[in-house]
Formats: sequence, structure tokens, C-alpha cells
Amino acid sequence: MKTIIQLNNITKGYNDRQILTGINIQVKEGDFIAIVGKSGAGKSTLMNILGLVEYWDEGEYIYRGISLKNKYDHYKIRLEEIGFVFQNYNLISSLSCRENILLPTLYYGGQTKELEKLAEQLNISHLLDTSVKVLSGGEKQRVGIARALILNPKLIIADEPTGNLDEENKLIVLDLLEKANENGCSIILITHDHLVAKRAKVLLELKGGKLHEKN
Ligand SMILES: Nc1ncnc2c1ncn2[C@@H]1O[C@H](COP(=O)(O)OP(=O)(O)OP(=O)(O)O)[C@@H](O)[C@H]1O
Repeated sequence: MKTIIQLNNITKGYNDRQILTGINIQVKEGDFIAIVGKSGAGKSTLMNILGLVEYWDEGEYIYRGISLKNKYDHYKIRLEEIGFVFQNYNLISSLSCRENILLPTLYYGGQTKELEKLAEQLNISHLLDTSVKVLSGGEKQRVGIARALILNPKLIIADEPTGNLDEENKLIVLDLLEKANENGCSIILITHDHLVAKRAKVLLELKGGKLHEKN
């Protein structure tokens, strides 16, 4: 399988405090990677760097064989290749589900997934014209996943996607991520939940600013 992202010895600190001390990871096509680690270990920081929303200090970020320049906005890769899912959903509450899902397409004239079909797969067709304000957590996260998938990303980066969900909705969201993975989308997620971690193909722990394989 082809490598999408490779990080070599990536470091990151805030105010002289080193958070990531040497991150090495390869994200390949078809991967489903879970990252666990204590609170404050730097998991979100790592995800933000992987998703090109935050800069790194030292080390190399290689995207599909090309070494990316630090301190440069790689918005095109972020927009066209990566879908984000968040624990607190990050939906715009004044908009409907349909409008939220279509947000990434406003800046992009390329190939999008058919909204109706996607909504059907995620079982939110009946909610498309409803305000996201009135949705349950599980429904909100399904809208969040639809928004992440609308531009056919190659990679989904999910920061605690099931953290706010009850058991039933957790399983629904996990099944949806697994289905996206079967359809060729690589997944990398952070979780505190061992059940979620077990469903991933690769489990890594962030500890002491480095990633360690965990079985
Ligand atoms: N923008 C920032 N400026 C200063 N410090 C920051 C910033 N972002 C994160 N930190 C610090 O970096 C450390 C790692 O934060 P991060 O959110 O990556 O951890 P985490 O492993 O995701 O934690 P949690 O599981 O609690 O969400 C924390 O001590 C945090 O306070």
C-alpha cells in the first residue's frame, strides 16, 4: 500500500516545553490507526500537525513523497485530501444539517460525494433540513462524519470522535468509520476508549513525546 503521510522525527513545543520529542509514523492507504495516551501527552497536537492545521518545529513531514515546507499553509492538501471529525462535532449551530455537510464544498469546485446518497448511508436523510441545534450527540456526529466525507478524503483524522457518545451511538459511529475505511479511506483517530482502540488495525501509544507500538 502507498504511503500517504510520513513523519520523520517531528518535534513540537510550546514556550520551551517539549510536547512531541521525535514522532515517527507512516500513514498508508487502507490504514486504520488508533492513538492512545494520557491527558496532556500531545495527542491533539499531533493530530493537528498530521492534519496540517498546526506547524511543527523540527523534523520532516512527507506527503505522498513530497517533503512539505513548514510555516506554509498547505490548505489544498488539507481541503482536498483530509476530512476532520471532532469530539465536540464543531458544527455551526445556526445552520441546517445539509448546510453544515456542504460547508467544505463552498471553497471547492471539484468532485464531491452525492449528498443524498451519503446521508442515506449515515441514516440522516430525514434530518437534512433540520437545524443541528436540535440533534442528539449521535446525530451530530453522523453529520460531522458526512461533512468529513463529502469531498471524498483519502484520510480521516478524528480527535476522540466517540468521546461524547453513549454506547449505542459509539458503535454506530465506529461502524461508519470502519465502512469508510473499507471503502478505501485511511483513518487515524485518538481515543481514550479501549473498545474503540481495539477496533483499529494498528494501536499506538503517545508517551514521552514519542509513539510506541501497543498490542
Ligand atoms: N496552543 C498552545 N499553547 C500552549 N500550550 C499548548 C497549546 N496547545 C496545547 N498545549 C499544551 O500542550 C500539551 C499537550 O496538549 P494536547 O491537547 O495535545 O494533549 P492531549 O494528549 O490531546 O490531551 P487530552 O487527552 O487531555 O485532550 C498540554 O499540556 C497543553 O496544555
